[in-house]
Amino acid sequence: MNKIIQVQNVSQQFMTASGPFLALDRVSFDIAEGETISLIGHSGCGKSTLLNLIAGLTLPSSGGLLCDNKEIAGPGPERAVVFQNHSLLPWLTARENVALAVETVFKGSKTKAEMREWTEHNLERVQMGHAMDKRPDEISGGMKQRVGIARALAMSPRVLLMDEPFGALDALTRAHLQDAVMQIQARLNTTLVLITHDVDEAVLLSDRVLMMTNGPAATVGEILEIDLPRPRNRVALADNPRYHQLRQQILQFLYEKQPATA
Ligand SMILES: Nc1ncnc2c1ncn2[C@@H]1O[C@H](COP(=O)(O)OP(=O)(O)OP(=O)(O)O)[C@@H](O)[C@H]1O
Repeated sequence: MNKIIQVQNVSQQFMTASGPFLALDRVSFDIAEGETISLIGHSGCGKSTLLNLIAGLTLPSSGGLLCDNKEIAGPGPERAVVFQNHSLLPWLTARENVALAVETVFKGSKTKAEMREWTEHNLERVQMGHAMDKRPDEISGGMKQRVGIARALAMSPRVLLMDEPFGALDALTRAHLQDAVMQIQARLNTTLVLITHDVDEAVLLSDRVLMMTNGPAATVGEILEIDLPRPRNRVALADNPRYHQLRQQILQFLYEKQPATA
């Protein structure tokens, strides 16, 4: 197994007005190349803190993180992030938003025509080919989220980090995008790390679910292996007893072993 990400004894402390606050306490786990991992846990347990550390947006108070055996000392194009609120530049069209990321990564290695084609290809991958020239205020929330995903995919990251990427979407759009991400992941063998509050989403998408204990001083409580064959089909899974067992194990962790404190 090629370990693409290694999280080694990572703690994260924040300075707050009322003193130091230990958000994460000695978190350790590895992620294999091509694996899909979900982080699940109650609100405020430290999921985004952990994702930001893998993204290199923040550095740990102690411990270390490696990507491909090299220390994560900042953000890098091999680790793209999709945020819940899509974070598109409002004055640029969908095409321009994606093109900006493409230029950052491929300027010098692709020609202008190739970069344009690659931008369009990635928008088409998420079914946004028809609305490439619209600005964020002219498209729906689900469409904005798709542009955010296209932008991340266009960077050809080895690791795609997603902070509740489907959280704000209606159920149909959410299902559609989950399927699209699963298909793209299977084709490109991208490593996916996904924060979710949705137990069904965690089981459907993941190879392993990392269940986090409540904070402060949160850590990985249990790791659940999702041994359901791929490709996975949400309709077929509804009749699969193993699917319901796995779902139940996550619910037990969240509501019996680690009930919400707030
Ligand atoms: N920059 C910061 N300064 C102080 N405290 C912080 C900071 N960032 C996060 N925290 C605290 O660390 C804890 C973990 O926050 P984090 O956002 O990682 O949780 P989360 O699991 O992603 O929550 P949610 O599911 O609600 O998004 C929380 O108690 C939060 O208040």
